[in-house]
Amino acid sequence: MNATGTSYPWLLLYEHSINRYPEGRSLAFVAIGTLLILIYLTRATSREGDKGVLRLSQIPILGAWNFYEKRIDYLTPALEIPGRSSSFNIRNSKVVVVTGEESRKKFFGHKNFDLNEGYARVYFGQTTPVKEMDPDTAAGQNLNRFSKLISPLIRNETLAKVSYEVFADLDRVMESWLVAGRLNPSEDIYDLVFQLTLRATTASEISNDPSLVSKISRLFWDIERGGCASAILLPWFLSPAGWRRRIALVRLYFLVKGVIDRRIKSGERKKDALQHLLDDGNSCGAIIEFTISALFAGIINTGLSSYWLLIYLDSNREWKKKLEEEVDAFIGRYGTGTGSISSRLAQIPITAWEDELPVMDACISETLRLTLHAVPLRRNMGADLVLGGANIKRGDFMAYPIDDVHLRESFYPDPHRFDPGRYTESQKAEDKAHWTFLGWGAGRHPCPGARFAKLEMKFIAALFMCRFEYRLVNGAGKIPNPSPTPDRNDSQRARPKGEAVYFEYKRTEIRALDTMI
Ligand code: HEM
Repeated sequence: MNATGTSYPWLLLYEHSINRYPEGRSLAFVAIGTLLILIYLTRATSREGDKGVLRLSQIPILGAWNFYEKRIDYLTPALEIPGRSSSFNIRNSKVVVVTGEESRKKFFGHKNFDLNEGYARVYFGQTTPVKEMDPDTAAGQNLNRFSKLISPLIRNETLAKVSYEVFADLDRVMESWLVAGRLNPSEDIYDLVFQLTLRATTASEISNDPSLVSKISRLFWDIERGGCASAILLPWFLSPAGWRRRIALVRLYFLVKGVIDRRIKSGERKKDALQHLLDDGNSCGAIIEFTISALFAGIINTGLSSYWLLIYLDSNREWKKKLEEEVDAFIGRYGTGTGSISSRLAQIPITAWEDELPVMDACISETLRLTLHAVPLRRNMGADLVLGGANIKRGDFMAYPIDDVHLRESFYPDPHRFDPGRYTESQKAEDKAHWTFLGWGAGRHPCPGARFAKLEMKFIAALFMCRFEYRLVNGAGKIPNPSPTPDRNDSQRARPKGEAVYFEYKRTEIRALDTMI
């Protein structure tokens, strides 16, 4: 409420403009009239037939501003009653938030629910007109496009080859750090992931060139920051972030295209992801789409879970010790050659990394459970249906907040506690209901990058723990109390809530080398 008695900003604006520019009176009337009609239409379309469905707060016309700015908090009321649906609008599109086991099974398993259409609308503001939607050509075709392209990159022999380069990348960056000092995990560990993701999914012309890597990193963050409320909800010309996002997308597209075109033109063959994609007969357009999708689907989740894994470990020293023992024994079994610790780790077979690190696996699952903040999205491409009491018409959108399972006390007792012991056979939440662990997706859309992302996290954790002793400190150099927790509303990095934390580290290869001798 303001001094003139109104809490509506457009009325204030109207009063102000009429006082200053009386000749604009009729224009202002038209503008306000249009605004009121739009408000009426937004409310009318969103409420129709939804009895017992919670309406989440939103700004008239624009819709759910806080879905973009504070997503986890915004969706919290939707989780109060499992099985009840809620809804909100993104401009004129209706989004139904579903919860509970029955809706979860449909959300992840229904053949007419399209993932790409969901994300394109909600995060990029694009949408296909309902009359042009075809469940077979959309939901069906989109299903396996990325998985098909990534398949040559996640074969054992490709991963084995790329692991040498990945460890060399890790070594080079870690070598550039001082012998002892302070790291900011949400920056420094995150940057490692950026390099590794480019190494594994693009061309060596990119991943070998630090200036190109940092150029792509700048474009990537411009595009990511352009996912804010103003860019999606305001008309295109009103948001500078939206503009920057569009420009960055075009520049990224042409940068990647230039690299591919030059490779094709030169006829040169290289041992990298681009070569695999070309040898598989993919078109330049498909490879560009794949490369950009891999960056956006891969970097944020892998980046933040890689650094949170290390934070959780030092905040839970008994697990850090267990993991150190597991990694030492692992290196003792496989990495006994000569050379640096990273070259020995690189020689270890991929299958051993995947099958013989159960403590690491449990720590990764627990880190994902506590940090994952993405909200899976879908669009109903088929007939109208009802989920959790909400009418979901053809063309409507759906969201499923993963906290509905990951932070439910009934599946994960004391849900905010880091406890990798939960994944032992006797305590598995998976036995209590369908799809209670969604760290790597489920149903028709499991994460096709999971294999690579898990290896990346393991490589970083193992090498970091072998090369450095580290402890978590706050800005004053003290152990943070309470232990840090991620701000999951921070959609890009999930930085610690409240005070910043650092790793105080010193270089050491002694622990790992001792075990091997
Ligand atoms: C720690 C890292 C990662 C986590 C936690 C993660 C998690 C997930 C989850 C939960 C989904 C399902 C989303 C949904 O149902 O809407 C998903 C899908 C997907 N992920 Fe990942 N992911 C990670 C890394 C990666 C990487 C590195 C890539 C690519 C190189 C990737 C590519 C994808 C793609 C393309 C999809 C969509 C699949 C489809 O359309 O069916 N992810 N991921």
